[in-house]
Amino acid sequence: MNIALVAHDVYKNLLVDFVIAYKHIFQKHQLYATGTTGRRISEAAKLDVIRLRSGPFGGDQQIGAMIAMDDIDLLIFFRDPISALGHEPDITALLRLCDVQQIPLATNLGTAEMLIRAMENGFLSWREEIRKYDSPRLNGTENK
Ligand SMILES: O=C(CO)COP(=O)(O)O
Repeated sequence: MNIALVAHDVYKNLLVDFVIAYKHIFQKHQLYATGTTGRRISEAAKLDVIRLRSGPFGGDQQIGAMIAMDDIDLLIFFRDPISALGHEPDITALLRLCDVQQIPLATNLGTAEMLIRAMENGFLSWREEIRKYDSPRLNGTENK
């Protein structure tokens, strides 16, 4: 599975600790992250992470583009629910695309924990099944 990880500054330590706690699961999957989040995770958890741009510089949009192409199976996004951020439109767009594409999305620790445990138990394997049928790019019907 392709898992995208994003955290705003107030929650970066929380996400790093979460990834370390569930490293035995995360290490079996391909991880993507926005720039700073990805650096923090790869340094602390010693996991390979494909790093995109930092959020304010387009990283959220890059993950959104991957979601639009059905290339992400799960997004964990510990966003800051208190502070106003300059790239709020990008954040809103990313969350919206998860709903467009029916991508499991966790924006807090409780949900993230449930999703990761569910994934480990095979509950998200339907994602791999529907990809065979639903992804226009992967099944070659993109322009039909
Ligand atoms: O701002 C972000 C998401 O909106 C996260 O970006 P960084 O991981 O680069 O801090």
